[in-house]
This record gives sequence, C-alpha cells and structure tokens, in this order.
Amino acid sequence: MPSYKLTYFNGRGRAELTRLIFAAAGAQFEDERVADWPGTAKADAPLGQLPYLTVDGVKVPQSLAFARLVARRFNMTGSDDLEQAKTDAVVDTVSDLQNAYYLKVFKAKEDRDAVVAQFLAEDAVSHLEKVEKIVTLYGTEGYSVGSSLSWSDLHLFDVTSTVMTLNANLLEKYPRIQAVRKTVESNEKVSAYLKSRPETPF
Ligand SMILES: N[C@@H](CCC(=O)N[C@@H](CS)C(=O)NCC(=O)O)C(=O)O
Repeated sequence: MPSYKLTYFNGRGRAELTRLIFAAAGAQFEDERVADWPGTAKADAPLGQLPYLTVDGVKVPQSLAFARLVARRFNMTGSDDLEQAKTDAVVDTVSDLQNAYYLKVFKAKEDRDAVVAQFLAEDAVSHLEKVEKIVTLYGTEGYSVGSSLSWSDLHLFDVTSTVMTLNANLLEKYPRIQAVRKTVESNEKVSAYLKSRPETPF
C-alpha cells in the first residue's frame, strides 16, 4: 500500500480537495498541519510553499498536480482520456473562481467590505456562470462530468463552500452547481468526513 502524507497549514485552503478525495475513497493518509511557518517547514517544502504531498517518500508540490494523482489512483478522473480532459476542464474552471477569491478577498487588507461586494457582484458571477455552463455541458444531473463521482465534483463543492461563506444565497441562480453539491454532501463517506473534520479559520 502506498504511503501518503499531506503537509499544509491548519486550514482547508488548497489542501482540502485532496483530503476530500481521500475521504471519498475511504483511504488513509497522514494529515500534517504546520503551525510554525516559515520555521523549518518552508525549507522542507519543495517550492517553499504549502501544500505538498509526500508519496512513498517523494515530495510532490502544486495542489492540483497531486490531487490529480490521487484522484487518478482512486478512479475519480473519468473513465477514458476524453473524460479526464473534461474533469480537468471543470477543475480549471472552478480553480479560476478559487484563484480570484484568494487574490482579491483572502488577501484583502483594507476596505474588505468593498472588496467582497465587488468580488461577489463581478468576479463570482462571471466565474459561477462558467462553472454552471461547463457542468451543464459535460455532466448529468448531480455530477459535473458523466454519471459518477469525480474529483471535479469535490473541487466544485469545496470552492463553492468557501465562497458561500461570503453569501449563503450565492448559488440561487445555478441549479446544476447546487445539484452537484447535493450529490457530494450526500455521499456517505464524504458526509462522515465533513462532520468530523476540524473547524478551521480558512
Ligand atoms: N499553486 C500552488 C500555490 C501554493 C500557495 O500559494 N501556497 C501558499 C498558501 S495557500 C503558501 O505556501 N504561502 C506561504 C508562502 O508562500 O510563504 C498550489 O496550488 O499548491
């Protein structure tokens, strides 16, 4: 059995997708949460950043690269290479929303309320419209691609959960996104994980 250690801060952030993939697969991994940063941890990280995943002693940086590896190992990237491209496309579309959130809202120092209002009125709308569109194009009701749970469903769930902390009604106009979220939340293993995961500030 391969060994996995996920190293990140004590938060969901860019590590949570991989935690959700492990949870959905019912697989074991070590969840290392770094409290002292930079401390010695920055020098230990392959690119001086978190998260990274250590797979059988090999450190892999870049959250989407190792999430994809783990998802592939647990058959959550699609059934053939075309479906893999579709799940990648959905993941990238959701990541555009995630990156806009980090860049604008998470890093906002001054005038946070104005930044949030602008983000919700413009960035969130434009990115969510694209997510709704691609899920409608590639998915069936409740799945972002095909008709079984894939890593793109989990990414969609995680990132929209984060953005919904700014506005609980964010997804009113996006029925396909809501349906995928429902599928994820009602997955037995994921739901057990969501109930047991630590409460963290981000
Ligand atoms: N593209 C990278 C981004 C990694 C990144 O931005 N990490 C941030 C935290 S989410 C970090 O390590 N910040 C601390 C630092 O750079 O010193 C990924 O997806 O893993």
